[in-house]
Amino acid sequence: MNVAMNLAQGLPRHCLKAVRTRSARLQRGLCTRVSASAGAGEQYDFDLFTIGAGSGGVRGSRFASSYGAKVAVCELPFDYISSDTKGGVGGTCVLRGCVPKKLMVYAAEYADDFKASQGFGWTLPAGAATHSWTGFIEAKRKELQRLNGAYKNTLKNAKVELVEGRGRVVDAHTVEVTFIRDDSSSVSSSTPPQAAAAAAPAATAAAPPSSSFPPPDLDGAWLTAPPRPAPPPPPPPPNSMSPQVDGKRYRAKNILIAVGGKPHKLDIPGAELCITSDEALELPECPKKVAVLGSGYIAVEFAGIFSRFGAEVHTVYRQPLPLRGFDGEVRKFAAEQYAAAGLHLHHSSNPVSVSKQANGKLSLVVKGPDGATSTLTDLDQVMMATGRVPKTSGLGLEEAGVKMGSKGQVVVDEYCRTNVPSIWAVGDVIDRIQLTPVALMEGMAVAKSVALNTPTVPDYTAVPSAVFSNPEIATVGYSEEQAAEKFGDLDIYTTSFKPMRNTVSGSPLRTFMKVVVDAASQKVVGMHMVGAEAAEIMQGFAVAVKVGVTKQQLDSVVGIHPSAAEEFVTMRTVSRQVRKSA
Ligand SMILES: Cc1cc2nc3c(=O)[nH]c(=O)nc-3n(C[C@H](O)[C@H](O)[C@H](O)COP(=O)(O)OP(=O)(O)OC[C@H]3O[C@@H](n4cnc5c(N)ncnc54)[C@H](O)[C@@H]3O)c2cc1C
Ligand SMILES: NC(=O)c1ccc[n+]([C@@H]2O[C@H](COP(=O)([O-])OP(=O)(O)OC[C@H]3O[C@@H](n4cnc5c(N)ncnc54)[C@H](O)[C@@H]3O)[C@@H](O)[C@H]2O)c1
Repeated sequence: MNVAMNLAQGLPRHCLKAVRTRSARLQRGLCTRVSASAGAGEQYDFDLFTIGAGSGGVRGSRFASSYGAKVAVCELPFDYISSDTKGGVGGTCVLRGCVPKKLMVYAAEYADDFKASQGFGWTLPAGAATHSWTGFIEAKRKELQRLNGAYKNTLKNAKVELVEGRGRVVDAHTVEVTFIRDDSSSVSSSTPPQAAAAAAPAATAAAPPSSSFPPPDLDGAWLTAPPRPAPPPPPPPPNSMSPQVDGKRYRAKNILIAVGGKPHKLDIPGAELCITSDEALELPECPKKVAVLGSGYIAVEFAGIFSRFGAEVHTVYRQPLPLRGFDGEVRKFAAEQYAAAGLHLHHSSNPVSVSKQANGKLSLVVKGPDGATSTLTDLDQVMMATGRVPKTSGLGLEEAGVKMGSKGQVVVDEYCRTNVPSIWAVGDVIDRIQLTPVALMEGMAVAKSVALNTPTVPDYTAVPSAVFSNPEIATVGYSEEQAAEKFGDLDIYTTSFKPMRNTVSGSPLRTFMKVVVDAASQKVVGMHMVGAEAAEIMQGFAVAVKVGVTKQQLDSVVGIHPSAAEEFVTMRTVSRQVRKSA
């Protein structure tokens, strides 16, 4: 996270300027190289072959195609839980990340809403509000199947050829795709239409409800693709004992690596008993008592989900405060709010081992801040949310001469191009900022570089992000710590208050807002919020920060009353001055 945030904030104007001055030179260089690689009568099957149809791969592929390139993308067969042989068009965000996670957050929020409504005079007869976990999981699965089909339609409509199977780079211009036979009985029940979308006629059935939100890259397909029933899995090839048969090679002028990442598990005894976010989204029932290891985005989001569903949640993390890399005050305030919301926070603690009890429940041994160990017992689940690693093993990249980083990430330049000129990489696999909109931006940049001969650099300045924990957190620009290092003198504006809704609802949660201003230029260089609707509020302010709004300009904006958001334009008094010399 630190790396990600530093990179987001650390590529400001000076870097962009350097990039721009080089752009013209590179533009010429790129064209030369591309046409040279295609020269000498060399014939390619595709202008671009993408490995991985997640956020970055779909975006890069379909835009390259729309710019006139001949494009194919390969993707593993669908499953809700990913592995070396399972994935699905849509990728992590759609199938195992942003979308199912947010659906879970929505489901869990109702628990708070039912409670809060009583402060406003509502009475819920005993037993009136019960939750069907399996009903919810089924609804979620149905939606993911629909999205999987819709994304396939998007590729089809964009004239991108979809090849199902595991991709591997053979050399600078060759990709081999191995068909994965679906021989897992556990998978067949959850296998959605593998081929349905590709074969689907232009959909005319009812559009989804207008309240549906469109995940990225669906465009018209989102509105027209109806839910489809899951057909049976394809029959296994005859006389085959191996799950992998038939590798087919494709020659491509350019190859785009967009294989994303996978959960990283700690190497502790009993790790095999632990779940990751993949399984957490597919549990047969909601745990009553759960330990979540780590305190990054995934840890605090799932801790909030389980806790709102009524579970006793223990969050175990190494740092004194959760959410390393975020603004210090935000981290402190968030920790207080998490505790107020019912989480048991085990800060400065390290998980030692996990074991199964005689009653089938789990025990977790934890080493606390004082070095002493204690044991959490009777846990239904232990969830490891301890980061994600690039999914590059066995991808053939080293053999093809591609430079790799120490964490297995693909090393790329500012254009997302590797040291092998025909191979590009975007998204989580380059380990810059692991967010869907960033993967989309990078995919788009590669599409322009490759298909339009317009070398394009993704712009990482002021990338906003949100943590869908309870309460929500959203941020754009620099933390106070980063800003102090970069600008020296700062004016800091903060406010903390009980939102109007909570004055009556009885919820103990408060809201925190912070504006970080570069004292010399009076530009707003960071905005942070902990509280309800933080993500929705921050998206708009991100525009202002990105275009360089000053504090005076922010103050000149008329508020929307009554709202929490208006506080951002009414913070008139400096809370604190940070001065280099002090
Ligand atoms: C639980 C969770 C919640 C998240 N929530 C958010 C959020 O709220 N907001 C946000 O912005 N980001 C969120 N993220 C991060 C976001 O999902 C990723 O940053 C994003 O999906 C990265 O896109 P990508 O294209 O790099 O990779 P992916 O979306 O992971 O796509 C890679 C694709 O490549 C396929 N693949 C891998 N290897 C091969 C191979 N050899 N051959 C063929 N195909 C292959 C995979 O099956 C996969 O479909 C979340 C992530 C997780 C895990
Ligand atoms: N709302 C969102 O936008 C969202 C949601 C989920 C995930 N994501 C993205 O996915 C990425 C991965 O999420 P994540 O939460 O798994 O990663 P993360 O890097 O945010 O957090 C990893 C956590 O694991 C801990 N950890 C790592 N190694 C450890 C070790 N050896 N021992 C103990 N603890 C250890 C870290 O201290 C940290 O608390 C994020 O960086 C984020 O970019 C975004």
